[in-house]
Amino acid sequence: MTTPLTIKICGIKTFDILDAAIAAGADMVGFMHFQRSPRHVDLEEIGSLISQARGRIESCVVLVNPDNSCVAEIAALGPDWIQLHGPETIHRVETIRAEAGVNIIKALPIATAEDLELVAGFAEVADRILLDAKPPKGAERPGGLGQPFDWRLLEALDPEVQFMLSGGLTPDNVGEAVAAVRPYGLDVSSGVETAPGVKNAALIETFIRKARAAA
Ligand SMILES: O=C(O)c1ccccc1N[C@@H]1O[C@H](COP(=O)(O)O)[C@@H](O)[C@H]1O
Repeated sequence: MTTPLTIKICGIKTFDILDAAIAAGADMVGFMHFQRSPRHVDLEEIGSLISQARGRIESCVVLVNPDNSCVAEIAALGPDWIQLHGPETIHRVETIRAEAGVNIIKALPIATAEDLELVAGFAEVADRILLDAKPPKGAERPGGLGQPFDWRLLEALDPEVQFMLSGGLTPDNVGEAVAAVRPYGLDVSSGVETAPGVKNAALIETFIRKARAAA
């Protein structure tokens, strides 16, 4: 029996889109808390979105190299997951996980085969690994750039590692991605938007339908 694909729709800012992601069959929703993101939502809004999601779908707050007070403020809102999408070290991931008492997704930027060498160490301390495209030097943010990476690199990955795939996934390429990579899960943000930060319910529905059809 194959494991069902876990699909996360990330960068949600409104109740309408949260409801649309649930109706379309998503497994997780992500809320960005990073000022330089066009998907940034403040603490109060994140609290409301988490409350709206609770009991209906798993929620995840995406942070970039957060300090201890930020982690504590987010953990107090009760998300199911915190996603660390910055240059956090293995030790820092371990510390945040222990202090927040929340499941951790650690995102790792991938551009070359050497980048995959980091996966095993982080897989020991994080609850889930997410592999994303490495941003170009000087990028204004470390993710949410709609940029894919060479999925063939993942052929060298230990098959025991359960990972989520992200980076430039869209309704047009998600079927090919699932067939080629066979990931545990998928994470998408830009690919289901009509403009940076503007999610679209129809694109979310098409993305999930095509991903599930290929799984
Ligand atoms: O979405 C953002 O603005 C963002 C900012 C900072 C860190 C991560 C961010 N998003 C994450 O990036 C990946 C890939 O996104 P995309 O589908 O290529 O747009 C995804 O995990 C988002 O959660």
